Amino acid sequence: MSSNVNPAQFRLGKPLVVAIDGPSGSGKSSISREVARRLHAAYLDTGAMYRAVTLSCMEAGIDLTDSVAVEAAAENADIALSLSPDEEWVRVSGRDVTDAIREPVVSSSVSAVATTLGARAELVRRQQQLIRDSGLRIVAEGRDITTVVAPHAEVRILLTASEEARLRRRGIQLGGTQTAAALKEQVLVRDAKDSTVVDFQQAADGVVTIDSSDLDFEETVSAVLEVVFTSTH
Ligand SMILES: Nc1ncnc2c1ncn2[C@@H]1O[C@H](COP(=O)(O)OP(=O)(O)O)[C@@H](O)[C@H]1O
Ligand SMILES: Nc1ccn([C@H]2C[C@H](O)[C@@H](COP(=O)(O)OP(=O)(O)O)O2)c(=O)n1
Repeated sequence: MSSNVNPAQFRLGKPLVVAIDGPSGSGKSSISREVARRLHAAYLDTGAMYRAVTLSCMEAGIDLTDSVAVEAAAENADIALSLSPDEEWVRVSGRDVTDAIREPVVSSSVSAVATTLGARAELVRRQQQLIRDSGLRIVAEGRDITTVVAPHAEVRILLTASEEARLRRRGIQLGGTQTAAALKEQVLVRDAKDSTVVDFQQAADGVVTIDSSDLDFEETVSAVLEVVFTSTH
């Protein structure tokens, strides 16, 4: 798929919140980051915030099944993250955890935080504040951005891909280090757990679905920009 959309067509100054949800490995982070670059917008990776809380809990020896303790940890966590699509960093209490939050051990545990409703409420509040602080020119991605965090966003997209494509992409991304069983655990099993608290498998009313199974990276970026264009003109 090619695109005639020129990002210059999206005027600066007008609010442009682009909300993108989808399952693991669908391309949310990488596609959203590139779309943000092209739109000269900020970029918010909300999954990084769930991961940062998870790492904090694990390091503090907090039992991830103790919802009261996990909620308190989310409320107390000192998380800072880059909102620039050109810089990737996440800090907890001033310490760089950019790589640590992507470790498989965090991926395997993060659903415990994501399914703690009190922790979600706290992170949703912070995400809404970050979106306001961006001056409402931002691409925000996660699982509940189109429905809970930014239901009134100018553009709302569900980015999907087949299980096979998502497993293949995650496997390549992790450098072929994971067994098929470990990949399934980190992608499909995690999605099943996360789906118990938020629906990111079906598009809510008004949300446009883009299936990237048969699209390459550039084609997917173009498809998102097309939706941004048609949703705002
Ligand atoms: N359309 C695509 N075709 C091929 N690879 C893709 C596509 N979209 C994303 N990728 C790659 O798949 C991997 C997973 O993407 P990522 O953005 O981390 O997904 P998510 O944030 O949804 O888990 C990354 O290495 C990314 O570069
Ligand atoms: N808005 C969000 C973002 C992420 N989550 C949860 C779901 C995921 O298991 C974790 C990590 O999210 P992340 O987007 O980094 O996950 P991926 O590995 O990219 O699929 O956080 C969520 O519940 N709500």
